[in-house]
Amino acid sequence: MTTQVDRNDATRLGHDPVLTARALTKRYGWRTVLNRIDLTVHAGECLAILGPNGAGKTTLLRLLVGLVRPTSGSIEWFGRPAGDFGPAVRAQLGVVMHRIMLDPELTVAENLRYYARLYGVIDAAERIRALGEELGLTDRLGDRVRSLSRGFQQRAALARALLHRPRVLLLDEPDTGLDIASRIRLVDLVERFCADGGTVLMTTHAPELAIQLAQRAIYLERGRIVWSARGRDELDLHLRIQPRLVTV
Ligand SMILES: Nc1ncnc2c1ncn2[C@@H]1O[C@H](COP(=O)(O)OP(=O)(O)OP(=O)(O)O)[C@@H](O)[C@H]1O
Repeated sequence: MTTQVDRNDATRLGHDPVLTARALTKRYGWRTVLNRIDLTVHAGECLAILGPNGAGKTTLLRLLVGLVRPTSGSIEWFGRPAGDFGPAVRAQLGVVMHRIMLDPELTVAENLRYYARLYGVIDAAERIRALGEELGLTDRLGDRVRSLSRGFQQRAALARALLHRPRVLLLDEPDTGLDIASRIRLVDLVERFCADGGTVLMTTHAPELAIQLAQRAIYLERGRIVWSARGRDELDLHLRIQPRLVTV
């Protein structure tokens, strides 16, 4: 089991930031959805992005993966401007958003094979088998995505995100629809991913998931970071004095 001391050990984290966002701002018409967000994330770190409905959490992830352009501000991945989010950047990012980004008419395996080709995964068959096992999907690989329950669709989305061995996982409410066993699997998977030097940015409405997984959390409200906490004790304290989050 990973101890809290391990997870808070800053020396374990890489020195060069994996992600640097500066003054990141997004407006839709007159509405400022994200307001000058500054964020630096290092290798091996799991960052939880918390906040009430409509705070801007999903928008932040969408900007960071290049699905939406910022109104102003900059994003650097691996020390380089993300620019137009070309293949070199995208190859390093594994993304799970609300939309599962799988073809509902294809089977899980067909979807994964398609993405494997897209990302040039050489050992696709073995990789799909291993991920199926890791995510408890083996018996569902031959099922059409549209026939799967929400929880299994979420597992398939996680498999797709991990397929090309990205260095960073960006997960928008990854626990959505997962049963207790799958949540435990998710925690285990994220812990191992970070222990291997991977970086995770994860939005969640589940305080216990943030406390369990994240070395650091930021709390967004109306597009601004209103607090951030490092380590389980600090996060726990913030969540206790922030009853709004716990009741969301
Ligand atoms: N394409 C868009 N056009 C206009 N407004 C948008 C668009 N996308 C998001 N917004 C607005 O931006 C705000 C932040 O939305 P976002 O989905 O980022 O919040 P969130 O913190 O992820 O919320 P939730 O916890 O409910 O998922 C909301 O007020 C939303 O209506």
